[in-house]
Amino acid sequence: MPCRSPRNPSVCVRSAVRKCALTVVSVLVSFYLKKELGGCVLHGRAAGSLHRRLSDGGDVPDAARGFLAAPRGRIRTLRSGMKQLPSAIVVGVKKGGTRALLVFLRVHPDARATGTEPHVFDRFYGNGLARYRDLMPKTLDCQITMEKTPSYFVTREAPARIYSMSRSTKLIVVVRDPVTRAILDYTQTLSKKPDIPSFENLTFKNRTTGLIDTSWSAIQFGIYAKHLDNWLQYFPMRQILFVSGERLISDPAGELGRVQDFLGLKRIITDKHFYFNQTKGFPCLKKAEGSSKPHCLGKTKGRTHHNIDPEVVQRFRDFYRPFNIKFYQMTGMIFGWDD
Ligand SMILES: Nc1ncnc2c1ncn2[C@@H]1O[C@H](COP(=O)(O)OS(=O)(=O)O)[C@@H](OP(=O)(O)O)[C@H]1O
Repeated sequence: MPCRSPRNPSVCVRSAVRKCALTVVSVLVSFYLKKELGGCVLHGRAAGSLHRRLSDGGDVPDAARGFLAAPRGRIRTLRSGMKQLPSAIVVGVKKGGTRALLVFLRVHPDARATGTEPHVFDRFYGNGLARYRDLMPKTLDCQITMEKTPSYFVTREAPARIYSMSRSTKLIVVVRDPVTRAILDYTQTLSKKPDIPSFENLTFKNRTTGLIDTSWSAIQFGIYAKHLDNWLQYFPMRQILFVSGERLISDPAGELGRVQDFLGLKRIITDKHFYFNQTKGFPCLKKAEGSSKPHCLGKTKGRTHHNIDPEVVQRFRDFYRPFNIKFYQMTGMIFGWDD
């Protein structure tokens, strides 16, 4: 920048030194905040204005000043965080791709989630919310706490229980073609109990008439419209995000973009984070959370499907069609399962 007072060069030198010092302070403050906040993203405007004010010769903003002046104990809490009840829950569906969603989302510095499924709103409700909170990872004020338990979506009591914990809980449902979902569900059960009857035997009450046994849980779980109805008694549609399990495989970054928007997170996870692993047959992360190595989901995710008689599959499709159409109407989204 040219010197505006050539007759008094010391003014120019002072101004240049001041600018330089402010830039250094600005860099140090943002480095310090990032380190202390454990990776919280200073969202666009806040970060931008801090940098601008400092490099324009302004003061350090109150929040940053307050933070810098915080006593050691407070800083320690800020750094390690506190356990909080989740503000967002992946409530379903079983075999929809819920693990993939959570593993991908955990790449985001402002999202923290439990590794295992807590099952509090279906199996362990009696243990109370304090125990539930204990299961959560520590989070900072700027981070959201999450968990996933896909069986909640089909649990009658789950919506009322989650509502009574917090009516503002954000809900995410990863849905997948109910026919594929049922086959994956069966494949998983078969891997644990090889003696169960064949898929075809479990599907039909009467194979000759083609009457489907709707009491079989693998079939029940896929009637999404019915289960959604139960959630809508407590939560408005705007509080529920439906993620396409199919698109989570074909375009993970696209679905993760929608999820980040829904959760109010900055869009940090993009297609740069993924690659398609030919051997696995699924998208994987170029770098896992807290690691620099590529990461695919484990062996139990992305199994080879059990082969089902195409006639049975067709009968299944016919059975689900009206329920799928109802579900498309309720969500205002067409998932394309009946094409
Ligand atoms: N990236 C990636 N890697 C591996 N697997 C993927 C991925 N994205 C979606 N999927 C599909 O997710 C299916 C498992 O879904 P869930 O995690 O919801 O299963 S569970 O309900 O928690 O058991 C899983 O099916 P299974 O292999 O039968 O478990 C996959 O079909």
